[in-house]
Amino acid sequence: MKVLIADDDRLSLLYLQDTLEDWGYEVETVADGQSACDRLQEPDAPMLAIIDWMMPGMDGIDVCRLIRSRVKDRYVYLIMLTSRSETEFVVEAMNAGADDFIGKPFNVEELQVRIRAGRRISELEQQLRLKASHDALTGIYNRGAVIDILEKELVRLGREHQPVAVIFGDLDHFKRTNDVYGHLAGDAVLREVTRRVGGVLRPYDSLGRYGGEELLIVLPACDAAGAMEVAERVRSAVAAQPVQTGFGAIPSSLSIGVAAAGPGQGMSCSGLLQLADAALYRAKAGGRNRIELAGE
Ligand SMILES: Nc1nc2c(ncn2[C@@H]2O[C@H](COP(=O)(O)OP(=O)(O)OP(=O)(O)O)[C@@H](O)[C@H]2O)c(=O)[nH]1
Repeated sequence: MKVLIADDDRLSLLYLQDTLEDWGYEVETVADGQSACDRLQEPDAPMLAIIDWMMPGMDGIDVCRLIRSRVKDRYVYLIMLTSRSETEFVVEAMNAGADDFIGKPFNVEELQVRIRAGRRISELEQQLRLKASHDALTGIYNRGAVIDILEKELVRLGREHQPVAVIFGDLDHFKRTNDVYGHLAGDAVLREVTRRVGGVLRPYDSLGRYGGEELLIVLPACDAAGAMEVAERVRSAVAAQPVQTGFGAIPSSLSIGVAAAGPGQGMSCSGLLQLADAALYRAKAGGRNRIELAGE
């Protein structure tokens, strides 16, 4: 696990670093509050940080406040390090957003158990966030999470003038799959189909389970023509071969609706989804295992 230490006292910082590395932590160090804030806001930042209270410029209290107000997509466990150990200071640090408090000079055993507690809470927090945003059967985003991503991309579209496209995919005759092969076989098909779809997307595309057998893909910086190409890759990856399950080889296909929003259109999330849904309806009506583009 990665831990960030922010301390302007070089000796104290090196001692802490050595101690934590001996315990197996991957340690990053910074010497001031501003650098701690910058690092903790990066997506791959450590989930646990030990912050010295007294630092030049931005102090530990300011770091805690800023991290709590800016970092919303994950939880950073913050331990305040200070020689001020009276109750009023503990209260001030915790009110600013610190999770725990270690007096300076620290007792090594106390430091070890406090970091262990922080690590446990951090890991639980990560597991909870994963469960809240991912579908248990397929492991892809759940409906709420993929819609959140689309909403953020539409906001970005307004700011950066890049198009956004969505692909709605719906498994064909899936009720029949369940009826003929059983519900467990249906589950296996869903898992394999999402695996195949995920395998043909770009790393920055997002795949979510919108409903039972409905998938939603969000394609940032992608116009209608680009989205149609991705949709064809998705369609053929699913239809190319039957899904091998413990209940037999099950032919599967997706009907797909595609819609894109361009800069200046002021397209809402529900508006874009309605367009893609209407296109999907046409793909079903047109014979299934096919793609339709909204507005055509
Ligand atoms: N095995 C399994 N089946 C599911 C799951 N979620 C939804 N379904 C099934 O998906 C089926 C969807 O059926 P319909 O909406 O009638 O659609 P369809 O049979 O795919 O027909 P078309 O969409 O018109 O091609 C239903 O039988 C649901 O029970 C799931 O998690 N696992």
